[in-house]
Amino acid sequence: MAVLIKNARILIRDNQTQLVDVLIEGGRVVALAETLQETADTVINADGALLTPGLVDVHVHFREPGFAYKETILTGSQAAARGGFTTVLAMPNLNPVPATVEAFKFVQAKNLEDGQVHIEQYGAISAELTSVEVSDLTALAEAGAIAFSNDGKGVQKASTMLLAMQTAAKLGKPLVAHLEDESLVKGGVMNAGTQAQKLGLPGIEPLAESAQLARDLMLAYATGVHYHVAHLSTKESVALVRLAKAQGVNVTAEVSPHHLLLDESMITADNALFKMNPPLRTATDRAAVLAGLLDGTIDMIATDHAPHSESEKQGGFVGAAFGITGIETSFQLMYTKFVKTGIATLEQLLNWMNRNAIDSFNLNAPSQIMVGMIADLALFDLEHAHEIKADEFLSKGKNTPFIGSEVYGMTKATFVNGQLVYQAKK
Ligand SMILES: NC(=O)N[C@@H](CC(=O)O)C(=O)O
Ligand SMILES: [Zn+2]
Ligand SMILES: [Zn+2]
Repeated sequence: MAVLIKNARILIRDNQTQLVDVLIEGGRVVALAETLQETADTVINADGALLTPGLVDVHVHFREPGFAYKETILTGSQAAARGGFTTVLAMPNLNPVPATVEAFKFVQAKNLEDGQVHIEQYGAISAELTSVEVSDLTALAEAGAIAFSNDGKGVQKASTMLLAMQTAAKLGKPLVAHLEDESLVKGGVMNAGTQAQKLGLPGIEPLAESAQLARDLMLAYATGVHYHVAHLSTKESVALVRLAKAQGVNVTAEVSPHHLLLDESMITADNALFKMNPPLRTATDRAAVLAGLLDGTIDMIATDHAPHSESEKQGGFVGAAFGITGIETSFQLMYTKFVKTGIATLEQLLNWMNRNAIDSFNLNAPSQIMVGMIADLALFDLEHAHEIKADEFLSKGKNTPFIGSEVYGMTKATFVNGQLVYQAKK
């Protein structure tokens, strides 16, 4: 089964691209030239669309086992393919939590069976995500855990975090932190700021994130672990990571598209589509996370794709679940808002959505279009505008405030190991 992609644009550097034909066979790119005359079973005319190595997302929630009504591994990975992603790292806030080898192997097998893209699984730092006793991280690593996290919950006790870091450091695996000091959250539902006051809603102090981050950076420094900050959202957190990097702490960080594009001033009504954890912060925080991304303090963009059912997003900020979806809109929003506007180059965007994640997490995924690469590829139409609509999502979750936004960069096709896993309807 050979596939020939004609007239694709590949990135040379910055925003410079080159038109090529690409031949895929046996799961790899086997030829690449200005024009290829080979015959193939399938020929796809890219019409000048951008061909990139498949995107990588180190932070998704696919909800199985335990919450299949929100998303399944099948629907989540179909959504990933529609977003142009070919490798994702799935979080462990599942039921049962993959804190034991048995629970881990169960979800790992299902990822492999149902996944339309490569799914790497996080092992849980502690049982039930809330307990203080650290899981057998060595056994989880042997079973194939890509890294460890308790995402969904912050690790409350320093001694738990320290032991987890010491073990993860020995294993050479990243430790990924959802930062939330519960003693400072106190039932908040949105950022503690002017908008929460106006709407009469309980606020979440930025300190709930940054105070725990400061603690963790000291522990990371002491242990030498690769420590990765999930969904970084405040200006203080950016400053702390910048300082820690300068001091030689082995720290990386991700930011979500929504913390780059939205802030609390845009929450003008009690609409739970804007409810997520961490909450949307102020315009100053938003500027700081963008500056941090541009200067390399923040390494990558991760969606924190968090699907919920329609009824779970009812009841306004107080009643609704935390979290929004993102895997089908991330590249499109980032391309439209940052590359098309000249704030960043295409090369930077691909570093943030592919290369830096691969390098940081030591993933076996391609970051350059070349002969011999594993054919994990995405094809993006940068020419035509598109309005994001709820009914086009392959994810079960329709919970995103970006519905109605106009974007460029819709995915035309996605390949995993040379297999077509997504193709846009004409
Ligand atoms: N981000 C969220 O608001 N929700 C996530 C959990 C998490 O990422 O902390 C979820 O699992 O729904
Ligand atoms: Zn989280
Ligand atoms: Zn998450």
